[in-house]
Amino acid sequence: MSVVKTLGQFIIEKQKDFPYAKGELSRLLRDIGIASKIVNREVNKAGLVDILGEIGTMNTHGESQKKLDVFANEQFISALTCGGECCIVVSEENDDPVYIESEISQNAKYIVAIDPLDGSSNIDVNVGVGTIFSIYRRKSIEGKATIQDALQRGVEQVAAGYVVYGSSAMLVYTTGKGVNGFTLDPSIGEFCLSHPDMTIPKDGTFYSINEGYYVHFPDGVKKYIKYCQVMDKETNRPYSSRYIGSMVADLHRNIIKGGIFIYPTTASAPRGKLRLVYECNPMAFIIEQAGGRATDGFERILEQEVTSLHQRSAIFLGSENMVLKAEEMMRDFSPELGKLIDKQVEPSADISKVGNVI
Ligand SMILES: O=P(O)(O)OC[C@H]1O[C@](O)(COP(=O)(O)O)[C@@H](O)[C@@H]1O
Ligand SMILES: [Mg+2]
Ligand SMILES: [Mg+2]
Repeated sequence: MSVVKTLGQFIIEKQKDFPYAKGELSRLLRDIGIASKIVNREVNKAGLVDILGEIGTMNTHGESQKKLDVFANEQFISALTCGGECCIVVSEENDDPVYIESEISQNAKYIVAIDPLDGSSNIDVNVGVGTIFSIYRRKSIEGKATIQDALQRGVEQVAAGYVVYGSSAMLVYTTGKGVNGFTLDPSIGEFCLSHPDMTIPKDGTFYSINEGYYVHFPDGVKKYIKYCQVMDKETNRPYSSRYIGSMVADLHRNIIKGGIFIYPTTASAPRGKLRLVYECNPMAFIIEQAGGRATDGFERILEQEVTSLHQRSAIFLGSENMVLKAEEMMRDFSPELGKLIDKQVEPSADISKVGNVI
């Protein structure tokens, strides 16, 4: 008889890794698991119910919001509100932090940063999308949580994960002690441990980048792409190009098979496109925990200073040796960008904003 271990059972079992744990983080992870099952259900029947298409509003980045973006955002915020373990939600879909001030969350000490639906442009064409989440502990438990609690460097994360809504739904997470993956068994409605101790191969054969923007890429990235395409038996080149356009799905493949994902600075996105707090940091934490590497082409993603909730970063992450090679090209052919990144100070967060209170 095969033994099934559910996400809930696994989380409780792992609580013993943290001797002073009181179960709050476990409950928070459970809440995220519940919301993702609801989102998965809606993604699965998206074509049947009126949930495809755009809603007619823009998010904080000027991107038009899809109905499923908004639905997923509401589900996660509502699950985190009902669970009582989260005091602030930072979401791609909300300009300001969402403060949760319900009765049961009075002593909540966790901040959740979330990209409720990643790969939005793929929703209407039935291609894999995902959710990315990142969890921080409040800096101080005195008084109310503030925006400063949400502006922590990636190295401060206590947990991070993603859910990929693909041919099956999978939830992958880390609490800093390795990476584990769970596949949703629809017959029992539970995420079950299917990928214990996930590790990313040191070398891979996939490179994932939107090559359509080639002319806008820095020279270091152009050189690396050419390197990927050259024939070399020893390194298994040429590599295969795979780009879905959903970071979650692209990275999930690369973790399992080995590969590199790059979203560099471009002429139209001079600071990169992806958001540091709820896209780059959680993915960097997971990749590092799986034995890979994550940088902005020069420096570690997890050590970047966070000065605003929606700041962007260039990102190079995946199999260690592939990322090292790409960094070498950046140093050799785009050294000016390394210096530029050092000086890239985002406008500091406006701490006078109160955000939305729930
Ligand atoms: O179309 P582009 O510029 O290649 O961008 C694709 C990237 O943008 C994203 O869709 C951004 O995420 P959202 O859909 O959450 O805004 C990533 O998932 C993906 O890797
Ligand atoms: Mg995203
Ligand atoms: Mg999104």
